[in-house]
Amino acid sequence: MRLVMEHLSKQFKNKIAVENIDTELREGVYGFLGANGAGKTTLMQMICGIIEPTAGEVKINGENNIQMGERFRDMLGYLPQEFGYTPGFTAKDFMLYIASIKGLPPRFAKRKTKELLKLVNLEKDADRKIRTFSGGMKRRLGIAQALLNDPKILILDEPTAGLDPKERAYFRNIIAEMSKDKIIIISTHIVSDIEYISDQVLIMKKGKFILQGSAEELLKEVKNEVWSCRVPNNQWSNFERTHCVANSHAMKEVIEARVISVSSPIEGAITVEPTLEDLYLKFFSDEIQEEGACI
Ligand SMILES: Nc1ncnc2c1ncn2[C@@H]1O[C@H](COP(=O)(O)OP(=O)(O)OP(=O)(O)O)[C@@H](O)[C@H]1O
Repeated sequence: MRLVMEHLSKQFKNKIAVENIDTELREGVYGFLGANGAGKTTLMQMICGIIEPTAGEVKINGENNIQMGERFRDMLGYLPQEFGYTPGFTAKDFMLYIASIKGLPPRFAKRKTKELLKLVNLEKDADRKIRTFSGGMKRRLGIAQALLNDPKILILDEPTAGLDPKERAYFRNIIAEMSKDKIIIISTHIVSDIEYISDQVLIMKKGKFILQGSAEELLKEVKNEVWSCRVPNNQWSNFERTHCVANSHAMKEVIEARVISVSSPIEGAITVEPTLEDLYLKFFSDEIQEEGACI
């Protein structure tokens, strides 16, 4: 299967949310990584056919997604960022309700509901009302409903928002298990969610993909630019203001810091193995702070 974005753009009045994106996705897991407002949700909504592009198009095996209509919806599973749960429904009733909207046969829907609630670890909570669910449980239910029609294209917008570390790990395992025959797109600004499960990471900034590749390939972008160093206490405030500090740890007379910098930030600094988090900071620190930005 081929999902192609061709010159894809979306403009809202005078705001360009997505700008001229050209890329091709095949089966596998794709992580869209970007700061808030980068354009991830808008792009996902265009892929899902929920909003129309201002220019360009999305093609599935050569066919326009919107023109495909029902045939496209049959192969799509989507978890929006803000999902409207019906608080008075039980998890099971909610799944059956979504299944009926998707037009799935009742017997198939019943079997699939059972199977998916088990997959997302809500089997024991199937008959509990959603209003009694934690945020993480609701998110897992959201993932389950997106899988009801055995989608070939699965789009999850911020699927791990509100999940605790254990639930995040569980989520990563679920995705890894089903990635073989699907195109799975996950958007997030949480690097660790996609670092280990994405075949490709696409870094989105101001409506464009500025980098695309496997985590390994992308890490080359920050090779020899991540440093471990010790900064004397009396120099720290100036140092922190003028450098891109990934993290720091106060010791007795010095602050030990991890810094992203093209050249050695201070005498005695040594380069260390970069992580995707460092890469993210390199490209987005300018949106977090003006001074000390890495690019
Ligand atoms: N319906 C709309 N009308 C006007 N501007 C919009 C609309 N939807 C999105 N935008 C703007 O387009 C830009 C991209 O928004 P989008 O929600 O796609 O980003 P995002 O990367 O998903 O961020 P977040 O994670 O915060 O949702 C933002 O500046 C946003 O304010």
